[in-house]
Amino acid sequence: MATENKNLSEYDKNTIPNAKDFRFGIVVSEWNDTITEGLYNGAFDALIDCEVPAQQIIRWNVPGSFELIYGAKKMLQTQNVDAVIVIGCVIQGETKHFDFVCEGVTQGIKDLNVQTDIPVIFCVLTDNNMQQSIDRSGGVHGNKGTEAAIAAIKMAYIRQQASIAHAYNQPLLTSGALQIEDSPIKIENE
Ligand SMILES: Nc1c(NC[C@H](O)[C@H](O)[C@H](O)CO)[nH]c(=O)[nH]c1=O
Ligand SMILES: CC(=O)[C@@H](O)COP(=O)(O)O
Repeated sequence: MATENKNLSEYDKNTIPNAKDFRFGIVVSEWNDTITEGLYNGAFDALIDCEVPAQQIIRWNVPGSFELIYGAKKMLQTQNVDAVIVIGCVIQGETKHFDFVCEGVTQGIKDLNVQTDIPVIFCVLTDNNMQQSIDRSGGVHGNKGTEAAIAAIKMAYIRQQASIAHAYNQPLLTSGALQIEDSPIKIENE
């Protein structure tokens, strides 16, 4: 489904785990800052709406989207967070630089998710023009920052529950469904 067929800001709080105890890092690119500020506001407001205390949200700025990789890496290494959201806006220019920045950031953030234990959520717009970015940072298509915040909560929960299941030496729920309960994920036998 393309973004044009869904609103990025819509979420059902009944499907979102308790996030009160989670800590979130948000790394924000300063390139296209009118857009990235809108994305940050969407993410921050969604976390607050899901009852994450403001003091449990850490923000760092970096120059551009390519620096999101290093910024997220240092955030993971030095801060006690349960998930990191990286926020950027890359807009096609005259040259192929767009392709290299987008590919580099995508691969770098993927690598962090593979190499570390903390989920890193990819909130980087890769648009053909400014209007597309406006539309996805609080415009007609909603706010990708909101979507990223909800994803961050859900992934922090999965990490937490997987750790609990591992501690009990039990397999995770085979259904793959996300259990929205305060207690650990129900453990089913195969
Ligand atoms: N053109 C955009 C950039 N370019 C800058 C790079 O991200 C990077 O900061 C530079 O190459 C130095 O390493 N960054 C964006 O975030 N958005 C763009 O549209
Ligand atoms: C994504 C970019 O780096 C790009 O916006 C820079 O513009 P240009 O390709 O015209 O140098």
